[in-house]
Amino acid sequence: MAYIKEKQVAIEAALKAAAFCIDVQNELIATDTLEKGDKSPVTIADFGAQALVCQHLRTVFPNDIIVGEENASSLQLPENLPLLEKITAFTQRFVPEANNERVCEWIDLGNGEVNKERFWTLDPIDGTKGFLRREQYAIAIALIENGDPKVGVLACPMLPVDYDDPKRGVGCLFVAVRGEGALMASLNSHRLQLKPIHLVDGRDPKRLRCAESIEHGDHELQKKVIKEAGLHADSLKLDSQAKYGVVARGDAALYLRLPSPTQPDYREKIWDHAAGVLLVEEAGGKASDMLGQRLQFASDQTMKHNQGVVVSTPVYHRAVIDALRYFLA
Ligand SMILES: Nc1ncnc2c1ncn2[C@@H]1O[C@H](COP(=O)(O)O)[C@@H](OP(=O)(O)O)[C@H]1O
Ligand SMILES: [Mg+2]
Ligand SMILES: [Mg+2]
Ligand SMILES: [Mg+2]
Repeated sequence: MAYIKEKQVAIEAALKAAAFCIDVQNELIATDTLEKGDKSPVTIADFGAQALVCQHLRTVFPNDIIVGEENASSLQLPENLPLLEKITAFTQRFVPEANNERVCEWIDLGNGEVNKERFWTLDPIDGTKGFLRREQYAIAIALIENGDPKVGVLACPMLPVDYDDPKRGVGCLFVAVRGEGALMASLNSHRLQLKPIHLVDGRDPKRLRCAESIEHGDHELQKKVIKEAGLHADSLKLDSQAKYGVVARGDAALYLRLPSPTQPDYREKIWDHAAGVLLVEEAGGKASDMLGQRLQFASDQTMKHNQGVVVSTPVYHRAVIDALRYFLA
């Protein structure tokens, strides 16, 4: 077994951040949200979850670089002091020594640079819009070495453990280490029991479906590609990297994300994919961009050499790349 300590620490950090997000969500009000430069929302939970994860990783791996989505610059503006104070108050429930200054410092531990050797990438809340709608979101942590995700952890507090059995409740933890398979645990049991998960096996036609984003993508083209690739069941529409989780555990056969026609030049961010890609690959699947090219995690935080993502079983992956070649020709 490899990366034992990294895996353990990433799981602890993700669980702490998930508990934090659940607390904030239960008490959240609309003014606990800011708008970022790109018009996307960020909540006190995004900031607090980044603070907690970075603080936790840094305690155990003081020399490791962290590339996180958020930074504390807006929180240091005087008009945002009430927001910072709320973040600190919630954070103190998990780390008693938190104060305003430390919380900003911990958030900014995530301002490291992508490099070719080793770094962590963190999305403290992936699917902030889903979080605000009380639907799907994920805390996503990945360790990247030499451009390759080696450890990936996704905590999905709102994801049904089993779509077909609501009694099993919501809340899932996904864990993968390169070469060691993909695992999932329910967040509902007292003891975390990680069990192997696998891709869809084709025996259940209703699961031969695609998982798509609610907010992003080219839904028109995706529809045509999905059909051409031979997937006829209705898509699952859900926010965040929970989509990687449902593909890895066989609730869907494909995750397709094509550039939106309104933002054709958008490039994906490493923290939106690194953990999920490892999870699906370790479950036996394939991940690439829309042209079938390898996803690159070590050039920049923006994946400037890739466009879109195609994540699936080897057979459907091939079929989707072929269908895309046909439609894009
Ligand atoms: N035009 C765009 N195309 C694709 N993804 C985008 C986008 N604008 C923002 N995003 C990313 O989409 C992520 C959410 O994915 P999804 O739609 O699958 O839930 C966001 O993550 P955050 O919520 O962490 O900001 C954000 O990084
Ligand atoms: Mg965001
Ligand atoms: Mg994200
Ligand atoms: Mg985010």
